[in-house]
Amino acid sequence: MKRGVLIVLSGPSGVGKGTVRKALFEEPDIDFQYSISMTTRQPRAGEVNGEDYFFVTREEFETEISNGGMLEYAEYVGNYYGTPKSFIDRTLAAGRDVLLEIEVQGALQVKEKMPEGAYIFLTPPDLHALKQRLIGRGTEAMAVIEKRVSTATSEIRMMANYDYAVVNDEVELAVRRIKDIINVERLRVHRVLPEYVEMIEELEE
Ligand SMILES: Nc1ncnc2c1ncn2[C@@H]1O[C@H](COP(=O)(O)OP(=O)(O)OP(=O)(O)O)[C@@H](O)[C@H]1O
Ligand SMILES: Nc1nc2c(ncn2[C@@H]2O[C@H](COP(=O)(O)O)[C@@H](O)[C@H]2O)c(=O)[nH]1
Repeated sequence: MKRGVLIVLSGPSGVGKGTVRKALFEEPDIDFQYSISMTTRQPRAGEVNGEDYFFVTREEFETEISNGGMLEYAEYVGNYYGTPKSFIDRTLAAGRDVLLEIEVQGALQVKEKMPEGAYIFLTPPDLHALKQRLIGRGTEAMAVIEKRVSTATSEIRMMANYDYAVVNDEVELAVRRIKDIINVERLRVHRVLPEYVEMIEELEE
C-alpha cells in the first residue's frame, strides 16, 4: 500500500491558516486527516479539547518531549506547540493523507525528518493586512498581537525553505491554489490520481 500524502500548511499567525484549512476540508473531493496539535496555551472561548488542540500543562508537554512523543515542537510567543508523532505515523502508514497546520520552526523540523511532504507557506497580501486580521479576530490582547506580528517578519524571511508559497488574499482563491498543489503531490505519490484508476480499468476491459 502507498503511504498517504503529507501536507504541511504553515505561515505567520493570523494569515488565515485555520480559515483556509476549514474551507479546504469542506471541499467534497478532499479527504485529509487533520493532525490535532498539543499546546500549553489556554483554550480560547469555544475551543474544545481534543478537537482544536490537546490542551496540556507545561509539565505534561515536557514529559511528552522526553518520551519522544513529538514529531516536532516549538516554543511560540511563550507557549509550547507540537505535533504528536504516533497519529502521523499511523495515518500515513494506513495510506491516508494528513494535513498539519503549524508555525515555521516546527514546519522546518518536520521537513528535515520527512522531506517527501509538501510544504506550503501561506502569506498575507501584506503585513498591514496580517495585523488587521489578528485585531479583527479579537482573540489576543494587543501586546500579544504585537509579538505575533513581530515574529511574523522573521517567519516570512523563511519562506524560501518551503516548496510552495500561496497568497491568502481571498479564502476561495487560496483554497483553489492549495488544491492544485495537493493534486501535484498526489500525482507524485500515487503516479495516477486514484479517482482515475477505476475509469482507466473500465476502459481497458
Ligand atoms: N483571505 C482572508 N481575507 C480576510 N480575512 C481573512 C482571510 N483569511 C482569514 N481571515 C481572517 O483572519 C483572521 C485570522 O485567521 P485564522 O485564525 O484562520 O489565522 P491563522 O493563521 O490560523 O492564525 P493562528 O496561526 O494564530 O492560529 C480571522 O478572523 C479570519 O476570519
Ligand atoms: N510548531 C507548531 N506550531 C503549531 C502547532 N499547532 C499550532 N501551531 C501554530 O502556533 C501558532 C499559534 O497558534 P494559536 O492557536 O495560539 O493562534 C500558529 O502559527 C499555529 O499554526 C504545532 O503542533 N506545532
